[in-house]
Amino acid sequence: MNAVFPTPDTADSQRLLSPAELEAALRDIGARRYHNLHPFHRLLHDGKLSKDQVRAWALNRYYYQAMIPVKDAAVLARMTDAALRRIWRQRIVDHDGDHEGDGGIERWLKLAEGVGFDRDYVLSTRGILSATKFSVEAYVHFVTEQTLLEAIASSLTEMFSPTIISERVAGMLKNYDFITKETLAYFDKRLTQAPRDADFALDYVKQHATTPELQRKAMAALTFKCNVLWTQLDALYFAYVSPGMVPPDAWQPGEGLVNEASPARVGGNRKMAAGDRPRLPRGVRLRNDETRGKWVLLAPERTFDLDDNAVAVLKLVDGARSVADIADELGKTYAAEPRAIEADILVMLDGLAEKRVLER
Ligand SMILES: O=C(O)c1cc(C(=O)O)c2c(n1)C(=O)C(=O)c1cc(C(=O)O)[nH]c1-2
Repeated sequence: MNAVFPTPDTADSQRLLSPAELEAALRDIGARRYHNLHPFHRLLHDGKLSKDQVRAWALNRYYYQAMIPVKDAAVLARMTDAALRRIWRQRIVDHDGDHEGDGGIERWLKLAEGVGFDRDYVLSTRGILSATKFSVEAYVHFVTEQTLLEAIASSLTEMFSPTIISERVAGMLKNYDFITKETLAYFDKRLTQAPRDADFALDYVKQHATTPELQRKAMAALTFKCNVLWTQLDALYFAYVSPGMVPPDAWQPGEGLVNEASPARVGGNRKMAAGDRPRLPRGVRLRNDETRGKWVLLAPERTFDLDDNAVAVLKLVDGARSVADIADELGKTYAAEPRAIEADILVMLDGLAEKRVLER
């Protein structure tokens, strides 16, 4: 494909681009190199991967998520302007949260748990591919070693992420029966955080890349970052799709999972049925967290944020009502066809049962 705008290594790149041209050149890099184009993502979104291949993706990407605040702390450390730091530090808060159980890393852990992983196994980072670690760490080193302009420009892949996130969430929900909306809750917040962050970074780069050389550096930084994302998917593809060469120390299907047949998972592997009478296990409570204005499920050492639909269902979960009874009651309250909402309720309850905060 021909580049419309000069990429870092063309002869034409000596000319100073206008801010609009620079933006177009950066977008052109994304159009040709962003990871939405990678075959692994195509398989993931189109429902062509096995549950274990989706697990490999969730596990490996945890490393990226966990290191993003380390990367942003390194960027922050380069900033001598307090006003700039005030803006950038929000990224760290978004991923680390303000308190235990909050933030993007926590939401990614929930995604990993949602596909069956044991939380402590994920946290240990033991099974993560070395190639994933190398590329994520290359990103951290890049922002430490290059100029602040390049560090900020390297985050500009986020300009392209809302499109891939929408596509991913819709595709995964449609194509995998083991994926629920709750499992993918990580991505909800990214749809507002990423555009906010990308707009700021883009304005910064347009304002500060004031010579052809600086503009080339900004473009090279974005190209580098596209490669950071791309190589992570290459590694996943090579190990878990084709030729399927899993390195000796990396995750093997079956490892690090919550034992699906363990007695802790009451009811074993069976999905919830309309006649089941769900109840909260001992130690799990539905609680209105007034300081945050949110209903949550409190479990030992864990808290689950709930959306309005989940709260309406859980208020009726008492071990006596069946799922069909709950659907009947909600059908009356919301003037909906009970059998139609029953299907959604079953999916939601299965998601909670998989996280072991519900039993039947
Ligand atoms: O789902 C995605 O495809 C995707 C892409 C990117 C990106 O383009 O770098 C980020 C994220 N997600 C993301 O969730 C995230 O927190 C994030 C931080 C950054 C960054 O470079 O600082 N990129 C991304």
